[in-house]
Amino acid sequence: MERIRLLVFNAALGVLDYRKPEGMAVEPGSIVIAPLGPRQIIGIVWEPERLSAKEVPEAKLRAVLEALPVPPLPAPLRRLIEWTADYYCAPMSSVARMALGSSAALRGGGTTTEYRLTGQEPARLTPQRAAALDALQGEQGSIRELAELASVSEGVLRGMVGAGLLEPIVVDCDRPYPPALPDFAEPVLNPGQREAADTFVAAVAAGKFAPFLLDGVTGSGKTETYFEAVAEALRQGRQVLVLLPEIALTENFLRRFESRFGTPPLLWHSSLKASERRRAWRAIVRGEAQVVVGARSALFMPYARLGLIVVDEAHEVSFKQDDGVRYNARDVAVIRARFESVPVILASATPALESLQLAEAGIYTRIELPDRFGGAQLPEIKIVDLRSEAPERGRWLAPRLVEEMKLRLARGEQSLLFLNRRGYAPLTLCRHCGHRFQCPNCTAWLVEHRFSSRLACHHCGHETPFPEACPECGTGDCLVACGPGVERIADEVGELLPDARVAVVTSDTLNSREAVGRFVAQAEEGAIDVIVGTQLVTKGYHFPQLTLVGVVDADLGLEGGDLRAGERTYQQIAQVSGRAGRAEKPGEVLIQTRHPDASVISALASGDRDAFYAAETEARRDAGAPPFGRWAAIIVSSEDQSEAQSAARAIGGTAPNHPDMLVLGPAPAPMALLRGRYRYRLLINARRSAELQRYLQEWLGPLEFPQGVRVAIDIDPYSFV
Ligand SMILES: Nc1ncnc2c1ncn2[C@@H]1O[C@H](COP(=O)(O)OP(=O)(O)OP(=O)(O)O)[C@@H](O)[C@H]1O
Ligand SMILES: [Zn+2]
Repeated sequence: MERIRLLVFNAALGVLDYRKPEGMAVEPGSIVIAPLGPRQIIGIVWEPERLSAKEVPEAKLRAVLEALPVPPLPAPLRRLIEWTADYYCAPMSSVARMALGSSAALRGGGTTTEYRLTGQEPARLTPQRAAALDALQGEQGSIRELAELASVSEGVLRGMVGAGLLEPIVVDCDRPYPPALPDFAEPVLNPGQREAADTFVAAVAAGKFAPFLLDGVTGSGKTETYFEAVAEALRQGRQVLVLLPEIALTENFLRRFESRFGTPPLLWHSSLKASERRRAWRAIVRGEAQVVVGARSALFMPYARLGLIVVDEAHEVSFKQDDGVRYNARDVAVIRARFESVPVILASATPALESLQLAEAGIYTRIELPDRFGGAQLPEIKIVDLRSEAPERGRWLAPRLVEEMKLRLARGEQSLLFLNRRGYAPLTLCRHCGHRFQCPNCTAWLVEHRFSSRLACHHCGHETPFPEACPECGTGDCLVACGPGVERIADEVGELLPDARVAVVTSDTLNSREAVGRFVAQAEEGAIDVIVGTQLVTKGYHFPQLTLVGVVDADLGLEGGDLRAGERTYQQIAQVSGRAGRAEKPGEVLIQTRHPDASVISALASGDRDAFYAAETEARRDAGAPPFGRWAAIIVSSEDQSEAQSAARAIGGTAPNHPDMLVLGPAPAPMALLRGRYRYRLLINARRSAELQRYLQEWLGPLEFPQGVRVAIDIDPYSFV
């Protein structure tokens, strides 16, 4: 009899032993169905020596029911799952779940029925059928997926099938994707790009672990350059994973990829339709998906033949996941490359200090592209001191910035105003009684959204219609907006430059791939004069007519002052500045600030990146902060404030003494209430060499808490709220 050990997807059950039935072929990594009481559960066969479980006597073992018809999860991925769980103090089952992605895919290939419009257009239609006909142009999917797309009931669609408006087609779940062709449209690289590309190509050909930091100024052609490494992987028949920080950037990427390789890459993201997920996952696990692009969730997919990993805009903080398994996809990507023995390229114009430090230490190979492609110059950066050049009363744009915008408008060029605040105003108050609108679930003000005339919380999604009167004192017409958001800046532009065509670009307006596509097309064909946007427009875009960037409030990111505030501000402003003057026409950047002497601002103005990073590095070294020391946060939360507080105190009270650890707190978190939960935080500062995870496990492992209390560990935290 053979005993097999399963990792199952329930943190409380964790690891269970079963019996392998006679004749069933399983090996480590195989995905199987096993009985649990009256239920059936999915498990992954694991090497028993790597995973401890409660020893169950042989006689009591139940037999596994079935091995699912998918290839076993490869060993490097299993090692990655173990590593991630250990490093981030997360349950292995939660990490492993990220590798599965689609439950339908586990059931094997075969065929399925999808539906599409037949093209018939009867003269008379019910309004619902007419709406469905509109919404489903060019779409194909199951009845359920189409019903969701068209916002009609499945009954309506079944009726349409009966009426011959929709037709069924049988599709093969595993139909192949069109091949990406490495030689489809090879670019002519300039000498610097060529040299970088050759290094990457050689590394892909060598098939060994090799981490690179591709450190190139904005517009230097980093994408073009790492595409050569992608091409080499394709030639070798290996798979490539490209991680992008957010889905809004992918539209641009897809188009460029298609013009280089003749077909779009495979896109993996959380809102794929179930049928697409299934097809994609199966193509990935069978080694057929050549290039997969995605945000964090693509990282744990079971690639069968990985040959290269690219992390683009690698400095982006959105690579850090802040719920569930709190991992940093940039860091885990490097670890995955190591387990897979493949090169990994971290590309950025403003690398994270941690990455620069690793390059400095010789652990990453640094590849520099110091010049913009095609002779374009980096923009000139000027400072607008808001203390001496104040905007008019009630306005936010200084006269000099407005003049420059008028000049661009007259010349048919584009301006981009950057303010990292969605909505119209971050705070609304009653002029009569002073009432402020606060989120009932969070320590946060409600943000006015004038387009949708609502007040919204940006943390929990709570929304109310904008009230006519103050709910506190009942006075009508007395609510005032305090401070600007992008919508308010757009209004101001409308008043100052009435002829300008203005586009507001935030996650509210660019909320689908279609919306992104429309925006990019309009911006490229010159149908937009002024773009007002949040961090969403700071990176990736290449608009040749864009020659002016205005940073509305450079001081905003420095408020709150967590340790990375300076670095983040530098990165954001350098990135958004990088959108200006990318083609023949030179660019100019105006930074509005009240602190022109702050080291970030002066470094930006003088273009002295090295000096800025050097000063930041020293500050981090002094503070024992990453990468010189390590941090971990413990976040204790409950819907009951006193319960959260006493649990946090209990944790604080049992902190073991350790010469390499400094425990701060517990203290109420800056977001003391978030999504209806009261929150307390402890921060641990550890020496680099210290065994932080073991310390945390020994400390927290034995503690028990009431049901309603959640204790989350955040290793290498980015968020301090
Ligand atoms: N060798 C080349 N041949 C033709 N076009 C190129 C080449 N290198 C770069 N370009 C073009 O120059 C522009 C900038 O390149 P790219 O977007 O790759 O730069 P980047 O370094 O990724 O910039 P950013 O960091 O600002 O996003 C793009 O339009 C790109 O197509
Ligand atoms: Zn809220």
